[in-house]
Amino acid sequence: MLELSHIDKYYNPGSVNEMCLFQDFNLTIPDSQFVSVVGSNGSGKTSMLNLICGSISADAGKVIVNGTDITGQKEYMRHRKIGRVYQNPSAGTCPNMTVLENMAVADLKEKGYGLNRCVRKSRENAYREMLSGLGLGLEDKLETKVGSLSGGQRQVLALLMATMTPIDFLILDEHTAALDPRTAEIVMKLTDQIVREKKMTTVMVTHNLRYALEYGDRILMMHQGKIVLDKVGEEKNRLNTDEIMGIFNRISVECGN
Ligand SMILES: Nc1ncnc2c1ncn2[C@@H]1O[C@H](COP(=O)(O)OP(=O)(O)OP(=O)(O)O)[C@@H](O)[C@H]1O
Repeated sequence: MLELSHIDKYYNPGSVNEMCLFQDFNLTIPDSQFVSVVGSNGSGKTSMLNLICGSISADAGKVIVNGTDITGQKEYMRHRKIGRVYQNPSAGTCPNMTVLENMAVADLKEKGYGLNRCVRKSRENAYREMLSGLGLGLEDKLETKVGSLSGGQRQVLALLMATMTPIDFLILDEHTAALDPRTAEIVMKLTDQIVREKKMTTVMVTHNLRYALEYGDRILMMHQGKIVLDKVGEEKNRLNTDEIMGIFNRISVECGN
């Protein structure tokens, strides 16, 4: 279970540009729940993901994972138990390394080995098998530099790398936003398959309302650092994209932006 408890977050504190994004922000995500997060630009979605991953720190409050307070834990330590896929397919993989090398590093990220110790012949077949299940021909590209793959292939690889070791959470930060519609659909279906198979606790930020409703067990809408809509299970299933859009517009008008 993931808990964000009584979080305050200020940007540029003490300066003329000081901005309080979160004040007493609370969120609890039970194990194996797939949470979709939607909301206006600047509502705090990425900041919330950054707080979970330790990329930024809170000014008050706690981040608790399975009862353990990890608020003070550094990002690189949290990274071992959190898989994150970014909007930019270039992030999350290393372009100058081969598919094999990238997978080997991801495979052993918990151990923190250097590259030479990571690449083990004995694991090559396992990697090939994982890749062949994707149906994108990546299994024949183990020796190809990742920088020469298409955006879609690279994003699929990033997803696989983020989820190939046991993790506490999967964090998806608009991970289909930079892909063409067909490729986005492939990546989203694959995401769903991996999340369901491995029963992963997942937080997905997306501007695609259909994906948010179709794939999430729960939908959150954020606005100006607050959760303004939180629906789960049957209540979520009763919503459709037009209704979400209506709520979105109403809140924007009420809040004056
Ligand atoms: N490093 C930073 N320094 C100062 N302000 C920041 C910083 N990061 C984010 N902000 C501000 O915090 C607010 C929330 O930003 P955030 O990126 O979390 O929103 P978002 O909901 O992810 O937006 P988008 O949908 O556009 O990606 C914005 O007003 C943004 O300008």
